[in-house]
Amino acid sequence: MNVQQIKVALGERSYDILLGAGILGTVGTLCRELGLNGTAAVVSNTTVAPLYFDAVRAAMEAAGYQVLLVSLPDGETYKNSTTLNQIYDALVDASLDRGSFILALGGGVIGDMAGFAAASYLRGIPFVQLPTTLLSQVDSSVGGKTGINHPRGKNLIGAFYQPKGVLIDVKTLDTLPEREFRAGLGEIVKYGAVLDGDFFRFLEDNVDALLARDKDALIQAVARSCSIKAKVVAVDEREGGVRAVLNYGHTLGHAVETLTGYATYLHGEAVAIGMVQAAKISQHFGYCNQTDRDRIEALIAALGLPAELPAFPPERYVEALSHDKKVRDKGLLFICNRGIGAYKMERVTDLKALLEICA
Ligand SMILES: NC(=O)c1ccc[n+]([C@@H]2O[C@H](COP(=O)([O-])OP(=O)(O)OC[C@H]3O[C@@H](n4cnc5c(N)ncnc54)[C@H](O)[C@@H]3O)[C@@H](O)[C@H]2O)c1
Ligand SMILES: O=C(O)C(=O)C[C@@H](O)[C@H](O)[C@H](O)COP(=O)(O)O
Ligand SMILES: [Zn+2]
Repeated sequence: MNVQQIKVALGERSYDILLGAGILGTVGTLCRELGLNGTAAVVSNTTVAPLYFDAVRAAMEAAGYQVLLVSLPDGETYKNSTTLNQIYDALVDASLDRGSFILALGGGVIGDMAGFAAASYLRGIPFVQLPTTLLSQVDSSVGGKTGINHPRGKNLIGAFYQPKGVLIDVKTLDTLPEREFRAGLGEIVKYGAVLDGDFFRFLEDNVDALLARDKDALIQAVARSCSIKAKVVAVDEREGGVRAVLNYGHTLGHAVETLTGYATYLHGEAVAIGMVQAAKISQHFGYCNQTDRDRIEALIAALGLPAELPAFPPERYVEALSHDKKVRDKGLLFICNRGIGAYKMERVTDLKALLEICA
């Protein structure tokens, strides 16, 4: 079995990302290697559990674990305190103690919520990420951002809490719906646009292979994305500085998600819209030229992702933007692309003027 290993170097909180095709069945031995004991609570949802819980349960039981399934309703609209409470209730009902641990089996919604439950249940129990969407494999399962949405803002409640390990089985992507797959490609574009120009070129050259889910192209894209993210997280775990670059496209993207009630756009689609607008804004500030901006727009279009900001009165956008976690007294830290493959952070005080650039 070919398994790549990518380290997230965080001192005593370091962990490995294991990446391969058909490796989900190794989760039991992985948990033993990680020194995890007690009951495993598998947090999943009503879509993913029927597909992959049996395989996870079999692997865990073969390694001698007791397994509990916590199956949640599916969707971004359920990434809230009510659903989080369902996890707590299930853990309390089963009298899980501090020797137990959580396996997050699903996409980013499950990973973020299960991770936050792990961070807070009994003041913290270990968890392992088993991401099953492209987006969660290249982004959300790595780096320890966990949490839930608030009606007025995305991910406003949460914690930095690192998993003990991340097991990425790209074979699970075989069952992922097309729209979800493309949304995951949106976050992959982000890494190329602001952190790695060669990777951006690779993506441009491999659009067809990626959309066809060619395993080689896919594994290369996932591995490169995870390596880039792991490096950023290793130098700035809690987003005191450089980690904010991973928010490229997210400032307006999160505003779009909030204004549409988390129900219209997938996260990766909203980020795609945010990146197209960010490229426009970057050009306005003089950080990139028309060619760079065109390349970003063209790649996003080739991947079948949206680009247009949905129409809401500017005051609604300004209100949503005012809750962005990158806002301080001196304004909103806006992430621009500097050419392709580099970034520039710009402090913006006039949010209305920012929106006028997008008009
Ligand atoms: N923590 C972070 O660093 C981070 C990074 C990026 C995004 N996020 C968060 O991640 C969330 C988006 O994650 P997502 O795009 O994975 O969405 P998601 O978790 O909603 O999953 C997308 C859909 O695919 C289904 N699904 C999952 N795996 C499947 C599979 N293998 N086969 C068939 N269906 C499958 C899910 O049930 C769901 O319907 C957002 O809430 C976003 O804020 C967090
Ligand atoms: O890991 C990070 O840091 C990111 O910003 C990754 C983003 O893709 C992700 O959507 C994250 O959840 C956004 O975080 P937030 O702090 O802006 O809510
Ligand atoms: Zn994101």
